[in-house]
Amino acid sequence: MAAQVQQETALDPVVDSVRDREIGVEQEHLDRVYQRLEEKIHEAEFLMNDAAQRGQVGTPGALAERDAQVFRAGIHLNRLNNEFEDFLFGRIDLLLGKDGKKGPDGAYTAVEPAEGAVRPDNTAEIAETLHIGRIGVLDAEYAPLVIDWRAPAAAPFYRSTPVDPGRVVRRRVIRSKGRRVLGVEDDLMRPELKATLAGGELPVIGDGALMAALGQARSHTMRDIVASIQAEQDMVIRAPAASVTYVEGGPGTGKTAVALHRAAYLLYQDRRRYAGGILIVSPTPLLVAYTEGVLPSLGEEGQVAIRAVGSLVDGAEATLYDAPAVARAKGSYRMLKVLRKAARGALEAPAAATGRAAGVGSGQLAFGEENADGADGAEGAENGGDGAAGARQHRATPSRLRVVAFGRRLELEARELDRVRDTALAGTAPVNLLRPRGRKLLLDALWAQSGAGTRHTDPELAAELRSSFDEDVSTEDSFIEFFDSWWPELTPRAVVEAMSDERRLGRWARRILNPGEVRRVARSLKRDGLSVHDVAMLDELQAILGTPARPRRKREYDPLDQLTGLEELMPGREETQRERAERLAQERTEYAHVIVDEAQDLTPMQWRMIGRRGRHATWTVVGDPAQSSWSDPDEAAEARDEALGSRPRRRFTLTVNYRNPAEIAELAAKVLALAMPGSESPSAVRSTGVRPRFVTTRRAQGGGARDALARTVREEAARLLDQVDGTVGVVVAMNRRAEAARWLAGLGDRVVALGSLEAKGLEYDATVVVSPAEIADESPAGLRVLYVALTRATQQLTVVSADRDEPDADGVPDLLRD
Ligand SMILES: Nc1ncnc2c1ncn2[C@@H]1O[C@H](COP(=O)(O)OP(=O)(O)OP(=O)(O)O)[C@@H](O)[C@H]1O
Repeated sequence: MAAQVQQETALDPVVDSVRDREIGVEQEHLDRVYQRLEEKIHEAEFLMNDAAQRGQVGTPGALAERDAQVFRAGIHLNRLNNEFEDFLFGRIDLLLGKDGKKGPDGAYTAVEPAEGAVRPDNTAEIAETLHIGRIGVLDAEYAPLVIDWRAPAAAPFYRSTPVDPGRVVRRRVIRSKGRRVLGVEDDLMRPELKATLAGGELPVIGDGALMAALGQARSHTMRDIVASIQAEQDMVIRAPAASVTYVEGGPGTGKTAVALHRAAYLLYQDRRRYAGGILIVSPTPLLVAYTEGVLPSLGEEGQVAIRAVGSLVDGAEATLYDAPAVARAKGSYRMLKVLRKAARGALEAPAAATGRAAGVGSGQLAFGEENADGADGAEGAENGGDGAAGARQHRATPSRLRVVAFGRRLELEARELDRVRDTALAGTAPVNLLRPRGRKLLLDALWAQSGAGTRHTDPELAAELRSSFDEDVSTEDSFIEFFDSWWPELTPRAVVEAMSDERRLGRWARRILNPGEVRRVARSLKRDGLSVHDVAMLDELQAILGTPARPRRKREYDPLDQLTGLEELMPGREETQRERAERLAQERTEYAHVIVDEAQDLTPMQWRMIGRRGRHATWTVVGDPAQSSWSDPDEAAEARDEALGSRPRRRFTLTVNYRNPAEIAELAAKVLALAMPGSESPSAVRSTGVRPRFVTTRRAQGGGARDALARTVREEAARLLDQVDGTVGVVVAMNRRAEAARWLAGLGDRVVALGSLEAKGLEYDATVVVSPAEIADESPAGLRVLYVALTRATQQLTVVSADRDEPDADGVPDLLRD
């Protein structure tokens, strides 16, 4: 053990003074950084003022160089103005490297120490000190004051371990707020070494930053983890993006955090390549809201779109939940076949060609509450009223075409019309793109009936006659009207609306869906509003129907486009920038890189939808099969492989659970053993000594089971609110969501009620899981959903049992007993 290691202990004045001195050292460095940044700001301001004259001076090369300079200075200015709490967060002290080569950031590139860097008596001199921060800053001599966390030189900060330390002797995490350094935490990578820095001892402060980060109270938004990324996570974040990076790991292993940091890393590493945008697909709007602050805190916005899977289609927003049986039918490959038939069949009796109005607003999923009475929920959320559904009108398809051409009355009857349409629709081409063919075949049939084709033997005259016939007929009002209602340009919504007619859906889904499924799906499509599964169906239909070419929308002229990065410099333009990013994101239908979070939950239809957005992209796919709420993982895996194509895969597994204390992880492992026998739980990195609490409902005299449950859950939530500083999540079966929110009324905004499927990806300081049996019985994937529910807490977990849970004398429900 190094003689100079001074471990921090409470109330030790010597240690305190060493710590104060070290904080002072880092404060000095941070002051230098800010001073340098201020110089850069002045430079940037000067360049901005000078911008007006820029068009007239210099060669194109000089202009580009100056724009780049403005861009860099602008980024610094922007970030500085944002006052990151921990702009500077790390430091590594390194041994001399194998060679003396420096990288573009001014740091030495060697990973391994030079021979002789460690002397035979186990002493060594620190040869290089690097500070790590959210952006890189060079001093006036181009020496690195701060290395960007994504730069290669910063990798040892994350990768170095005592087993494989490379050149790193000491790794320090610096905690600061605004311009003030508040604390430092050190880890020694070579504890056996007596290292000196500028002739003095190398002090070591604290017990490491990771534990400090994990112990912090949670809020309703996720924090970035730049200061404490672990080696196995860093491997994923920095993995080359040439193909598909596939990451698996149990709950709490940092998959979401890693996915977000990877997006920032990829942009840093090759901004030009990812100008095509990075799409992050998240399972729920709640998880989007929870995570969307992370990228701005890493300095990345604009080029990354985080979208819930129900918000991927322009103009559609999922606000409803489908009952499991309906979801199973809508999400599976079987639905693809039904949609193909429906898209063609809808022409037989088209609904109003424009379809019905867009789904209800934005915001969070409003799950069907009609099931709150505990029914099996097979029908899902239905709009029982006849309001909008009743108001919908189906336009009848005309069954006869009458025109007058060349002075003759021509007429096509229903049977002939059907034949013409069937011929036109033969094959698999997009239905809307076949309209011109349908029109042409109609004219052919009328021409044949007119007998005019036999009048001329001269081909040129015959052709002329035919073209004037076509002209005559197709400009006739009766023909135009007929054609528009006989073969309207279909919208996805019009087809979905046609599918809400059980009889017609039954025809299109014959031998694909069973009659019960047909009835439920048709009824679910009558609702006002969309589910995540409906959104994937709309997207599929868009592809099946095709979009006829239209005149292109003219893109508005934006003078800022001329000046790379100048918008970053413009004070007060933040809003406009975001709007612009939003607009560009909306116009974008394909991305350069697609990151899928919670990939295990995607249905085959959703994989197809996401696949269309990344046909030429590289991918990062992050998930945990043990948490899948989709009933047929094999079918989903097939769809995933189809979306990812033949691109080579690189697989990573994350093995450490940073969220749950061991006491909670141990309990969750029991459900994992039932849900996926044989799979391994990630190992929890810490333990709190607080075991999960088991409570059974107590019926008051005269009160029913429901009141008892409400009272017990409320009491437990209030108890946990007292015990933790941050948030409390109450997880219930989906059909109890609305009543659970009522149980918690008045307890404040630190506590929230969640349906089991909504809990996906989220975390709370403490959770109350209500009736494991109800959650497990909800769907065929219920045990996996329960596993998700049990793994949301960072500190404390209470399990409340109802009668159905068959709790033992200690209140432990049947499902959670050994
Ligand atoms: N290296 C780290 N340093 C600090 N905190 C970390 C680190 N890695 C993960 N965490 C924290 O652990 C928690 C779990 O991370 P995250 O939500 O990314 O896990 P996950 O694998 O996506 O979990 P789940 O599968 O349950 O959704 C988060 O609070 C995250 O900030």
